[in-house]
Amino acid sequence: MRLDVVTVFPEYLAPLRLALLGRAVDRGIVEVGIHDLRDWTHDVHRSVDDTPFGGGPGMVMRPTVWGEALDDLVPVPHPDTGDDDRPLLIVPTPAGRPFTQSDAHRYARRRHLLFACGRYEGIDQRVVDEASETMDVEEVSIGDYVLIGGEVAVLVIAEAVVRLLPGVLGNRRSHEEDSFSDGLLEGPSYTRPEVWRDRAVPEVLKSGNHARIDRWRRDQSLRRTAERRPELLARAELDTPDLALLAE
Ligand SMILES: CN1CCN(Cc2ccc(Cn3ccc4ccc(-c5n[nH]c(N)c5C#N)cc43)cc2)CC1
Repeated sequence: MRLDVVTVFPEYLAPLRLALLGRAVDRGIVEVGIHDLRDWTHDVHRSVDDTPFGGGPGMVMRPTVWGEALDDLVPVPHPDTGDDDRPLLIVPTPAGRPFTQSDAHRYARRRHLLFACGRYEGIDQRVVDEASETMDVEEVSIGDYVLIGGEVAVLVIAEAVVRLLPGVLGNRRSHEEDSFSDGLLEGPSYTRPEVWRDRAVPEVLKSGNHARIDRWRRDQSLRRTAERRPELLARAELDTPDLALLAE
């Protein structure tokens, strides 16, 4: 997989080369290109924004600069380029569709992800409109809160996607057991010491009875989901013991 990120703050994306993501790059599982949008400016001030048509607060990012950047970073489509081979342009925005784990799985199947990090009030809409003619484009939001730009969202999305790639998590952790993989939140986890500040690990976890342990973990997951994210229960596949637990 290749990830290209266009931003006016390239240093913000340095974490893409650290830790787990950095190891994925070192192993050749992912190629990462971080590009400074100002490299496509032509004025002495290297300006990337301008005032919004129709008035209103703040500034809007100029289509001319973005257009040249995307032209350079998106290879001319080969006639028999399959859909999954076409670059997917991901544009984080507060106005985007919510980014979900299923999006992460879908993005992980693509060969080339291109991220456009906006700043100011966002990017001139014509950039997305024009890009949509030659590639898949998705405007997504990572949550119902307001950030200053798209860089943090790109780090979130990139991590959620890259960790799903074969060979990245290794045997230590399978993403099949992720939160949301069965539609529920994960329950509590414990490790040594067995007692910490007079708080003991639940006895069932030390019982060695894996049927009991699995049931206990499922019950904890159901309780936590019912308490924190009840809307997820409607989509989860619940069996009779699950329903009995929730009816308590
Ligand atoms: C008068 N009002 C008119 C509406 N605007 C809305 C607005 C427009 C841009 C920005 C700043 N910004 C620029 C690029 C960019 C990308 C992603 C995100 C982002 N925020 N939250 C998420 N979950 C995000 C994601 N993913 C924010 C971004 C903030 C707020 C405010 C002022």
